[in-house]
Amino acid sequence: MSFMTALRERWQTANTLVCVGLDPEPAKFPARFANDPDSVFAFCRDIADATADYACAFKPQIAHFAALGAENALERLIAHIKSNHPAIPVILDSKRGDIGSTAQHYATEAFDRYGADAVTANPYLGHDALQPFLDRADRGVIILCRTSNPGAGELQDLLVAGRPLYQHVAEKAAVEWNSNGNIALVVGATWPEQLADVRALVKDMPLLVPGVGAQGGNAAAVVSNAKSADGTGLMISSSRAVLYASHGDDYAEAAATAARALRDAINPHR
Ligand SMILES: O=c1ccn([C@@H]2O[C@H](COP(=O)(O)O)[C@@H](O)[C@H]2O)c(=O)[nH]1
Repeated sequence: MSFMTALRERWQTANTLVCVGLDPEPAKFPARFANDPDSVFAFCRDIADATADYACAFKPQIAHFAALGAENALERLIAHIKSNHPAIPVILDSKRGDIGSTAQHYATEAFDRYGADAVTANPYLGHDALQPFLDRADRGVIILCRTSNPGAGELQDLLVAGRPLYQHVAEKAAVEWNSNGNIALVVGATWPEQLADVRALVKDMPLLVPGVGAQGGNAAAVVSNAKSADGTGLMISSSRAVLYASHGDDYAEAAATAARALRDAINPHR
C-alpha cells in the first residue's frame, strides 16, 4: 500500500492526526536505561508501542540516531514498527537534498536501507534533485515549505515575483512536481497564518506540522487554519513533549497520556 493510502486510512480508522516524533536523547532517558547498551532502540520501541493507538504516523529524526552511531537501532526500530504496527506509516525525517545522482543514494538510504514509507526533503536544489524521491511513487516525499524555527522567514519569506518564497514552493509542489501524487509539505505549527496560506494553495495535500509541544505551537490554531475539507490533511508532530513526558519508570504511560491528550486537543477542531 502506498504512503498516501496508508496515511488516509490511518486518519480514518484511528481517528487521530497525531504524528509521534522519535528523537532519542539518552541524557533524558529514565535511569533504568543507564547501563543498557541498546537503550536507544529499547526506549524508542517502548514509546512507539505505548503511543501507537494515538498515532497516524511515526517520525524518527535521523540525526538523533546518527549522532550516536545508532543507525542500526534506527533500522531495527523501523522494522519493529512495521512488524507490530503495520497500519502506521513511518516518516524518516532526514531533510535530504543534493544533486540528482547523489539524491538517488539518499532515496535508497531512506526507502531501501531503512524501509521508511516517507522522507522529508529539502527543495532548495530544485525539481531535478527531488526527482529520485518523487520517482518512488509508493513512498511519500515531504518537502520543507515553511519550517517551524524562529528564523524560518529569513529566506522562506523573501519576496520573489511579489510573493514569499515558501508560497512558490507550495505552488510548485502542488501544480508542477506532484505527478505521482506522493508529495506532502512541512509547515510549522508555530506559523498559523502561513499554514492557512499554504492550505489555500495546495487543496487537500497532506501537511506535516511540527512545532506543537516543546516549540509552543497551538494545536487548535493549526487545525482550524490548515485542516483539509474532510477534517484531516494534517500530521501534527510532537517529539520531546511526548518522549520525555516523564523521566521516571512511568515514561511509556506518560508518553501515551501526552499523545492521547494531543489527539484530544486536536479532534474537537476538525
Ligand atoms: O520545520 C521543522 C521541520 C522538522 N522539525 C523536526 O520536528 C521535530 C520537532 O521536535 P519537538 O520536540 O516536537 O519540538 C524535530 O525532530 C525537528 O527536527 C521541526 O521541528 N521543524
